[in-house]
Amino acid sequence: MADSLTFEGVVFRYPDTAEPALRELTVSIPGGCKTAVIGHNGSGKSTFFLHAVGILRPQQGRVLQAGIPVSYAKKDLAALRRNVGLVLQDPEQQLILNTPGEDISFGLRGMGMNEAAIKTRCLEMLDLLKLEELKDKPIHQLSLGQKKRTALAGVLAMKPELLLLDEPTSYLDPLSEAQLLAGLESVHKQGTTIVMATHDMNLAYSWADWVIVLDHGACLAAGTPEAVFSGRGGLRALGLELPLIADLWYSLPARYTEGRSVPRSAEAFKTMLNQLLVERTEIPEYGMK
Ligand SMILES: Nc1ncnc2c1ncn2[C@@H]1O[C@H](COP(=O)(O)OP(=O)(O)OP(=O)(O)O)[C@@H](O)[C@H]1O
Repeated sequence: MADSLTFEGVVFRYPDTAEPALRELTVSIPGGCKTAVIGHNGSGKSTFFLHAVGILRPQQGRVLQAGIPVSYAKKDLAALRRNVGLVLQDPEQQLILNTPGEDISFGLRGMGMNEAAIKTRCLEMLDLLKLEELKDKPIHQLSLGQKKRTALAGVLAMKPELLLLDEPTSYLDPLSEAQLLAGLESVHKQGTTIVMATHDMNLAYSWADWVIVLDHGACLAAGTPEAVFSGRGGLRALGLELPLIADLWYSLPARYTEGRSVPRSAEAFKTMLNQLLVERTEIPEYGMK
């Protein structure tokens, strides 16, 4: 599938800073994929997202959305932001109205949608992100996970082709994270390209089809999770941990793992381990559950 977003040699330096936040960043987001953007604090993930929605503009280089260079004219930017939705790390910065129902409807009203269509779309989003019962609850009374899902619902309501999420699971407990990921899975199945910046290497490894590693505003590596996480030393040198499953896999003697693909989930890891033990010990089944 064609690239959904392309950065060509983008340079950006914030005012009064010595170092550029993006240094000739060249990178592509494959259309239809789930891409994880990883990198240490300050590596440029948020700055990358702010360029993708035209809030920041390259000082050198260019950004293309679906193969077309971004135009910074006001009406073109409005169209870009309908196609590319950004969910900020802190939902407090994104939620402006009093309740989830009002907040989700707000953007749609701005698009000029009629009230009946707004109601239908709003109900669809509340259902998708399991927010129906919270529709009329004051936002300040919601938990962080509920606020994050509300902010996501508000962006998804615009039906963007490309969805950018800045650390959507940070500070969420496992249940809230699972609810958010389930919502994202439905959206991805409907054809939305999703990009997630995350510090959670286990999530990046199990969730993404494509991984981009940023370091000091440049792209250090891009590829499948198996390829990106196969180099143990390289990521550690950047201060990034290997995902637990990959770490365990690579800690097995090479004679056991060679010729096999690295498992991506705990289930796949257990299945592989069982196969290995059956082959190596000739016992019928190790019985790992
Ligand atoms: N508003 C700003 N003014 C000046 N410098 C900034 C501003 N925002 C970010 N920076 C700098 O730009 C660089 C990239 O920051 P950015 O927020 O894009 O990184 P990040 O990878 O998203 O970090 P984190 O993982 O901590 O969220 C950092 O050196 C940061 O200090």
